[in-house]
Amino acid sequence: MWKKLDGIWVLKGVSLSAPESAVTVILGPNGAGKTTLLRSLAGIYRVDKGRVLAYGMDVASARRRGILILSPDEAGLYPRLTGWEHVRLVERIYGCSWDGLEEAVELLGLGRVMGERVSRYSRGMRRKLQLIMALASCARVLLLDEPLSGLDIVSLRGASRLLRIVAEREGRAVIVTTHELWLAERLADYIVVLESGRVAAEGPLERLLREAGASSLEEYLVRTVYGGGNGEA
Ligand SMILES: Nc1ncnc2c1ncn2[C@@H]1O[C@H](COP(=O)(O)OP(=O)(O)OP(=O)(O)O)[C@@H](O)[C@H]1O
Repeated sequence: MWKKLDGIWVLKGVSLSAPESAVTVILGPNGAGKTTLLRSLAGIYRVDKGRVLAYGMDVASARRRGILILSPDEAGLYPRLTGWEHVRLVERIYGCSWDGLEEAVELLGLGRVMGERVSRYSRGMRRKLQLIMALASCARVLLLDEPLSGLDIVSLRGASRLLRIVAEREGRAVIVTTHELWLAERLADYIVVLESGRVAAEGPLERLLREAGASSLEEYLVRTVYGGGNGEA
């Protein structure tokens, strides 16, 4: 797919498929096009060239039907409502009741504050609630734009477990952008590295590392992408 913003090509022939029951992690330097890619995959941006489909249908209509959700962009929070009230709102909008809700709240350590108004939440708590709201939509395709930024280490572990559960047990397609490399290492079934609007590398983590002779994702990225001298890293 190709996408222009303000007359500049931001996505230049990106092609990818994200399978069900798997976590696809999108990595890349600041400005590489990750958010633009997620917004295009969600049908919020109309691509200028190419097609984006979810279950054979145009992604914008898949999003309207609740098959696909982009978070956190779509998940506006209301300061006067509690965490639980936000979840009930999502359940009403999407017409579903998610079995994994209690477990998610526990894994993210939000239990104590779910009954409180969101105006009293810290940034990390708001992030976690937005993640829970995305999952509570029951969407089959989850597009999560840096859902884990600003989370403490215990929450990060819980969130990564949660996303693995959602992919493996519930069979959903999870597509995540993150700058947290250790998290990507433990989370990803498949990695896509974006650089200047192009896919610089993709594949299962082990294969990427093996082919580059790297012992960690950080080493791999520094060597292959971030060390490329584009001045954006
Ligand atoms: N609304 C916009 N109008 C014009 N250019 C934009 C717009 N949004 C983003 N861009 C440009 O598109 C490029 C990709 O931005 P994008 O936000 O997709 O990157 P990113 O990989 O998500 O970055 P980060 O890691 O910093 O979040 C950047 O060069 C950015 O300046």
